[in-house]
Amino acid sequence: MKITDIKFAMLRVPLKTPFKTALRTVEKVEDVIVIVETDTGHVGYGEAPATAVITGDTHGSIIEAIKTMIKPKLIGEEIEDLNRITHLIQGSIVKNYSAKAAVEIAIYDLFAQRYNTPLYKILGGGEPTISTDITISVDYIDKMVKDSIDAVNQGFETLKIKVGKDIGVDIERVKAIYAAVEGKALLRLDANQGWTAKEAVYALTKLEDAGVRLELVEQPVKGYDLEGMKYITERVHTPVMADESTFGPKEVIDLIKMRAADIINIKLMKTGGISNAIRIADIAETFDVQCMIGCMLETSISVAAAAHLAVAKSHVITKVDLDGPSLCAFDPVVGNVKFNGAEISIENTPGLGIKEIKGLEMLR
Ligand SMILES: C[C@H](N)C(=O)N[C@@H](CCC(=O)O)C(=O)O
Ligand SMILES: [Mg+2]
Repeated sequence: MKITDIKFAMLRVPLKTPFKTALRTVEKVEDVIVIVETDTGHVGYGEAPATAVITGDTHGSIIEAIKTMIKPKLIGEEIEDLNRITHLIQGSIVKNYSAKAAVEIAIYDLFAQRYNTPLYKILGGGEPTISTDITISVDYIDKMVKDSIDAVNQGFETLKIKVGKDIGVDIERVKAIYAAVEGKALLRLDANQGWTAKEAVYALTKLEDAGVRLELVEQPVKGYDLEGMKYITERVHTPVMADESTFGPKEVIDLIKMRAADIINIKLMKTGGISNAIRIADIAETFDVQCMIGCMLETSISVAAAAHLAVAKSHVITKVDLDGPSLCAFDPVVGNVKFNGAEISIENTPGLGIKEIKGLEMLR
């Protein structure tokens, strides 16, 4: 099965409600879709969001990186040579992780189709049902409490509460939500780099002293501030998770050795795709560190790939934040991964199992 062409499209899907973090507010998913064609007629799909505030990637940079740097290296390559292809992708250009991720996802889709097997089985198998959290956007306290109660009523047992705006209000936000859903849902916080290290220790200590039990706190300080992450990890009981602080395997090794966090958030858009995500999961397993699998604002194309990986690595990827499709107003994909509230289940069809993507706007 030879790669013959790589095409591009845009996919735009409105969100049910604006997504608000310490870094940005977004009203729709607008992602680049990558379509890898082969001489056998098999097609592989990938997706990349332009999360410029986290990865530095824009729609233009994603498309240009693939068109001018990645695609020329891949035309004519045999899909069976998976490791050679992922090596070519990773070596084609520095950074540009979302572009690399989109192409790798499509390549893994084709590789699994080549062997007529669902992707998770090619990656090592597992129980094809996982449970995701849902994000509660940072907002007025009453709105966040209402959103949290609604999410619990929809069957979500873990809520990812966005904070990182104003430290005093953040403490009140979390206390109010905890009081409303205590015993019904587990709370994880994501400050998206919005606090200083001292603020984080202050807020988490206040919450711990008030009896608020948190599963974890994600990326309390700036991504580059590993000393700050370590400072917090050493001083609070709540486990600290690195998101923006770690992209690739080397950064994960450095962070683990430094003991700057307890948990790693693996996202395909930070690792540059599945090959490095596997490496990170294996490194974490070696060091006995747990991982979360996360996503950006992505639909059920790239999130399906993350779900396949999470199933195959469930012994080390013990936490799931794959709520992108649940945040979308509708699912544009007819495929083999079903996103049904908190439950994500994978059917027994080859590859990512994508049969149709509705509303694709093809690019020239
Ligand atoms: C969507 C997911 N739950 C999430 O919060 N992802 C990111 C932020 C993504 C974005 O800003 O597009 C995270 O920080 O974990
Ligand atoms: Mg995060």
